[in-house]
Amino acid sequence: MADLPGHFDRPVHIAVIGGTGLGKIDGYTPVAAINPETPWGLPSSPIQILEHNGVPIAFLARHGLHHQFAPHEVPARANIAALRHIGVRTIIAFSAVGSLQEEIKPQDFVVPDQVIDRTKGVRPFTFFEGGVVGHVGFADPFDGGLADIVRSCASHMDGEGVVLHPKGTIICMEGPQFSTRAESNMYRSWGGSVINMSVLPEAKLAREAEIAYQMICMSTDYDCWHSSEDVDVAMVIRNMEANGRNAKRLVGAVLDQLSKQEHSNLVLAKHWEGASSGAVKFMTKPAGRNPEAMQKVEYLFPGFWKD
Ligand SMILES: CSC[C@H]1O[C@H](OP(=O)(O)O)[C@H](O)[C@@H]1O
Ligand SMILES: Nc1ncnc2[nH]cnc12
Repeated sequence: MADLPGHFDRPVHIAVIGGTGLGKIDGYTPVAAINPETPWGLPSSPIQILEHNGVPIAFLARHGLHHQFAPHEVPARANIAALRHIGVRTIIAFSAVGSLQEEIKPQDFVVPDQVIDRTKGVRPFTFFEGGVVGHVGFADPFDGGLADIVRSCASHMDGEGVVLHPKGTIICMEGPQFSTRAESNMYRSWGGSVINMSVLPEAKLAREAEIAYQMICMSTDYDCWHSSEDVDVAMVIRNMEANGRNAKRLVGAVLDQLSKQEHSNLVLAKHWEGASSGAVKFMTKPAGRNPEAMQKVEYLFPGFWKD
């Protein structure tokens, strides 16, 4: 990465965020590595710009190049702000998850459509604070259009009996310790399908930044509710080796779809445009606005405060 240019002069509309065991995606030509300093600090890692059939794609390693950020330490605001700033309007985010359901086997993938928040308030989770208040809708935390595209690529998954489950509820726990058996059973009773430590605040911040966001969950273990071996990191990493191959196949197919002209409005997240301005502009009256907080919002949305 060191010998790549540190700038890229075209907007990059699509990003892939890689998580545990997916610190890079092979098979693409790296053309730049950029490290924008945002009002919320630096992203987890330099953002690699890769070319896919002439289309630039940003790749960001959620836990850093050396997996040095614990889930609660991931600078999610800097990550999302940096991506937004370079032009990203669509994020496909990968995550290693535990399964809460028998039919979601290790090495299966899930395209979640719902989230239950079990983080503990220790992670910064909004761009809108400190003198600028905003409340965006989050009833459906993922982007339905992106989810449909991922589902349509299911046939690209490889392996005996491996399934891409088209929907599911993801529990986002605080971690970094795994759940107790009582918690794991409680999440099952809530209807949870899979569990991780990373979807929040990432998905909330993407919504605030008017970015279309879809997570792809890669099952690495049955969480400890299951009578098989209890989850540990070795188990996660073992299954991630197989999952990495399918992640690469799936991401290639998804990027091929997203590169098509017919999906250009989806990729540009036209349907999320104005979601935040509507939520932010009218809440805090001008007399109560803090100029520093306003400037931070301006980083996300240049020209936001004009008119
Ligand atoms: C090493 S298992 C727990 C760890 O794995 C997942 O990471 P990511 O979502 O970035 O793939 C999970 O969320 C936890 O952070
Ligand atoms: N069982 C589990 N709980 C939380 N996060 C995970 N990531 C992978 N497996 C997990």
